[in-house]
Amino acid sequence: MELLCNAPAHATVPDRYVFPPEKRAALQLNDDATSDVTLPIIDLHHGTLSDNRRRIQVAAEIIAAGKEYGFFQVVNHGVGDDAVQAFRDAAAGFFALPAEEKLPYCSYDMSKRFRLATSTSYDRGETRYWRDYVKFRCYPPSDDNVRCWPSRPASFVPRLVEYCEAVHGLAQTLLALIAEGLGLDKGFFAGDLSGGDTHMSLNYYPPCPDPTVTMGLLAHCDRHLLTVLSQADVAGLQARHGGRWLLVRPVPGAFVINFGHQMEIVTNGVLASVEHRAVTNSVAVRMSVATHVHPTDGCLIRPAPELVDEEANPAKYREFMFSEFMEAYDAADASREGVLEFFKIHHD
Ligand SMILES: O=C(O)CCC(=O)C(=O)O
Ligand SMILES: [Fe+2]
Repeated sequence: MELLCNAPAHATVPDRYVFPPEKRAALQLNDDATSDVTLPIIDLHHGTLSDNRRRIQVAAEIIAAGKEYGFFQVVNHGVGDDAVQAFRDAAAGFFALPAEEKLPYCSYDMSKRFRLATSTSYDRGETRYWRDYVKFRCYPPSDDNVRCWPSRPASFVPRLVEYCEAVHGLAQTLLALIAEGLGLDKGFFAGDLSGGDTHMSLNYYPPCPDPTVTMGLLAHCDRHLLTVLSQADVAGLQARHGGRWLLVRPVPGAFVINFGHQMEIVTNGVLASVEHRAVTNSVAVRMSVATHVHPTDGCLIRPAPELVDEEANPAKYREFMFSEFMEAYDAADASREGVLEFFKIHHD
């Protein structure tokens, strides 16, 4: 497998990474076209959310940001900068291992529990994305999950366990706030809806000699419930907003939060799953750490009855099992409308 992280610095962009002009990102990193819109940055006031007024205020901010953008950043979230940096260093150390040490993990077989690959999930001989990635189950640290994790670098597993424990706590805090903000029971998301194994994507984008002709990651919506993403200080993530692409500007110490399809369906469309993508840059390695909170495979997904009104606001989606959604997502090639179509109820 031809991994970008194994190659010496690239002087030119090989043809197989060059997108036709209509598929390139019109909005590049340095464009200032979006400076009038900045995604909300929400202070989670870590440790003081037992104060009722404050908690209700934060929950309202999250719902407002979620409805308007489907993307926001959180600061003062309780996950220590040290834990984030230590895991990011360990993950960077994995990509930096000699090629032969990484070889056993290279695979496009999606049933593999820890796999390293390049471009997208499928290698169909199409134009390649300027990205290597690792995908695996990162939480809980069950025997089945731990046995698939790499032993090198030696810091990888201990730092991963610390990071995921902390991020799991943050995700549950966010889900309780979202539930409260929507007028649902605080524990609404706590059971099967967020109880599947948490998945992680480590996305590695090396500097690219010509960012105008390449793409880092294709436009997509996340398929699960909630994503907690660390992009550190290198920009590249863009979110769709009202027909435009917004750059998600790096904020020191912040996590970027967005909703997956399951959140959109369970909230009957109130909190939408928004398309996003990544562009490349010519200067710095960019690594994003995406933690994806999943329902259990057997979880029954349906719009929350509290958010449905037969007359005024009928259910937009039918009931289904989460595993059914995972299959449909692959079949629809990650296209937002394509996959939702399988589950929509048409009222006319
Ligand atoms: O690299 C990024 O910032 C985006 C990653 C992403 O969207 C994903 O892993 O689902
Ligand atoms: Fe994503």
